[in-house]
Amino acid sequence: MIELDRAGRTFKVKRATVHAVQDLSFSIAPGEFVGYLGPNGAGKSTTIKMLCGILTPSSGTVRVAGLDPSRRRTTLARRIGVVFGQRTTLWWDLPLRDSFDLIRLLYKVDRKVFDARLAELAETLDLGAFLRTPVRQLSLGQRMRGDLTAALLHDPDVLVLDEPTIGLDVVSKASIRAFLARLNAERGTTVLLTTHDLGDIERLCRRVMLIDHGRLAFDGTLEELMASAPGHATIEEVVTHLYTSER
Ligand SMILES: Nc1ncnc2c1ncn2[C@@H]1O[C@H](COP(=O)(O)OP(=O)(O)OP(=O)(O)O)[C@@H](O)[C@H]1O
Repeated sequence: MIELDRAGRTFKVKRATVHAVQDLSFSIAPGEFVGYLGPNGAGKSTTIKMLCGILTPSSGTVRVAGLDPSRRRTTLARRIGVVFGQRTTLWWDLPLRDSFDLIRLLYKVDRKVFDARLAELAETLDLGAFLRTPVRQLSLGQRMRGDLTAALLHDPDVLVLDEPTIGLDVVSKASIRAFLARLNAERGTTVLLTTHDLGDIERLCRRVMLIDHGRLAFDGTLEELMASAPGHATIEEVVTHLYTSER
């Protein structure tokens, strides 16, 4: 479902070249739920932007659902859903429900399919009380549930999440995690999750990839991750060890 082969992305900053992602190869099969970890500036967002076609790789290849994201961005948009926790894709001044209607038009989702999908998402994510509220008046947790709905209205095969639980309280976090676990188990949606919240990783991801300085530093199961740093008992300790020893 997701294939990277020696993908790289550089940025020119003044006269220097920043290697945000280097020689990155991995593949994610349909139905996998993969955590994508890395310290600040490691290259996670750059990877995600290449996956959705916002950035073109400087080298190597990227394929999502068999498509080259930067060349087939419009076609890919029907197969992928993306949530940037720090930025909303909703229309700030419009009621949530109107944002969804616009998304239906943009993605050309059939009205009946849309109505059924929205009813299902509104129930599971408990949107009923604020569907008519302008996005700017929503709390962070409500807005995040709205953003998740927006990313899933067209029923994508792949969901890419960039810090979807940032700033949420424990109850909101738990409900978003339960929702994502169900989405993956019941619909078979492939999920790539970037987060600095290791609780998200522990509760949701069977597989974990860790990127540092733009390169893949670990790729394995959660159990293998935990076993990779003997003497470190918690996921926080293991990840701290990996972040600091890779430097
Ligand atoms: N548009 C850009 N122009 C120049 N440099 C950039 C640009 N985007 C990212 N970078 C650089 O590329 C590197 C990787 O950044 P990226 O945003 O992918 O990291 P990240 O792992 O998502 O970090 P964080 O956890 O802090 O969000 C950093 O050194 C960053 O400064």
